[in-house]
Amino acid sequence: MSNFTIATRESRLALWQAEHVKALLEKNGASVTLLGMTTKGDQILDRSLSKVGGKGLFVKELEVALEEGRADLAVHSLKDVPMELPEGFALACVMEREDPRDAWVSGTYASVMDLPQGAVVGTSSLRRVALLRAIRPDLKIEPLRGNLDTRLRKLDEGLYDGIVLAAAGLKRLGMESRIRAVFEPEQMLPAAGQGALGIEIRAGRQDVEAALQHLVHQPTWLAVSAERAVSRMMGGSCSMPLAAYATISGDELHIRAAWGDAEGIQPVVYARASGLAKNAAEATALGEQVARDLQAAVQAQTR
Ligand SMILES: NCc1[nH]cc(CCC(=O)O)c1CC(=O)O
Repeated sequence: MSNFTIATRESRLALWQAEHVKALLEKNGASVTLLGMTTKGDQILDRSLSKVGGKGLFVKELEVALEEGRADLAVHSLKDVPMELPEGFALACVMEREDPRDAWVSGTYASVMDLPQGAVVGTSSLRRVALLRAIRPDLKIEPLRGNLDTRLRKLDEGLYDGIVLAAAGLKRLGMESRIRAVFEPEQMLPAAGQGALGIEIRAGRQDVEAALQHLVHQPTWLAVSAERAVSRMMGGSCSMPLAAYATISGDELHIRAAWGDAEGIQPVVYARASGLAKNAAEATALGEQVARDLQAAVQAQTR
């Protein structure tokens, strides 16, 4: 029988995700232990992560545990996983996506459109800032960091009129009732990988890879391959004003991407593509095509 250790962050969401994978592996006969740890991204709470500038702030410590053999796999929110993994690591599994959309959370206001002029909205994501500015240029957008519970507490303390969070995290933690409205992709295009879980292993651990095969969700894998290709070409960090969202219907992949200006000076630019995507290479090519169109649109703007 196989024995696996999962390296995980210790936020409630990370632990839920690790427990979820543990339960699925155990259902298949494996025996699984969790190894909890704190990452740099969890420690730095006073600054916006886009200013800290490092890639993979939430995954580095977990990779060290994999490298040292203290753990066999790491479960990540795919959104937080850098586009290029360090040498010797592999993304072995992408699981079925939860709700990819962003959620509006507020005690008072049923939607962003109901906010009074100049209301205060909390988010530290450059993507959310840029897309919010596009629909409500009058809002005062204030930084908001920390894990889900911290962010909700800050909202409840009255520091904001409302905040924007990934619907997936709230749903996983049973806090769906906190969602006052979801943003449809037309209104706020999701981040690359949002709502999907990715499992990282040491490259070459075929035993672990084999055990993860029944957790792989191929349509999600194709969609996020395209999204992550956009992100990689646009600079590859999760702290860019970039949105990329793909859906699969049959053999067809549809992808949309957006690039914003967090200062709110330039309008948001959009690009999209559709085509056959029967494998990750074809999905990646569609993502790259969208990224080139997006880059051209951004260039045209700055001329
Ligand atoms: N950057 C933090 C992060 N990483 C993944 C999620 C939510 C869950 C997911 O997208 O799978 C969140 C919180 C948020 O954006 O509100």
